[in-house]
Amino acid sequence: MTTQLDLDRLKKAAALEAVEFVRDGMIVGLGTGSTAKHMIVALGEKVRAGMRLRGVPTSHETAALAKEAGIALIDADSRWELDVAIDGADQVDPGFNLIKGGGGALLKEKIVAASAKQFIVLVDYTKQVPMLGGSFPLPIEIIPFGWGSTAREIESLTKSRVVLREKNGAPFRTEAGNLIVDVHIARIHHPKDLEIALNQIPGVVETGLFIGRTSILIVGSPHGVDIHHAPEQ
Ligand SMILES: O=C(CO)[C@H](O)[C@H](O)COP(=O)(O)O
Repeated sequence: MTTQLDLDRLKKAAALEAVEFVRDGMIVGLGTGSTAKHMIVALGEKVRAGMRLRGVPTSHETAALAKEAGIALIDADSRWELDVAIDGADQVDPGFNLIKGGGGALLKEKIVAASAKQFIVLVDYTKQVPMLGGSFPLPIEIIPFGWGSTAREIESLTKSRVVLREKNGAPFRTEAGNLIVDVHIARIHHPKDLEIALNQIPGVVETGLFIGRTSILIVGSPHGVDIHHAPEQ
């Protein structure tokens, strides 16, 4: 049986491989979550060893971790061009498509991934699935105004259960002040089409589908760490 502790070790092993892609002088997009945390700590070690790096954090939590690790941060509102973004994921399919947003940071994560020349994704092997959906609901960030009607539209499009995410008994708020609904879709057969259709619904800010964005996938498993390069999109 694989315990949480074992999985955390695999996440760390993947993170240690990922930072080997980072070179002196790079601007790095810093993901959010327990896997990204290992990557930030490892980058901090590189900075202490003399590497010059600047980071763009995808959440307040990541910004705090990066500062603690000694990584200089770039202003959130400046016009950056990232060399690489490194982040975790909740699910990955054989086509390198992802579900992200388990930690609620999907909007900033997608903006950062989109502005990076390379997007490196780190997972433990349990996140690999033959098809997105099923074991992990799809997070969608929506505007609070009229959220019930937006949720109904999402429900009717996906024919799936839509649940408003809560934290401490209240609706979860993203850093942009929005809400998240988690959509329990059994099987996402056409993730790209679904992403496009969801983004047509008024009130939808962004979805946790990351389609065709992954450049490199690094998977930690009990047999070791595998590095997969996605075909050029
Ligand atoms: O998308 C995310 C946060 O919004 C995370 O990358 C995702 O939830 C994976 O988290 P973890 O590395 O803790 O398993």
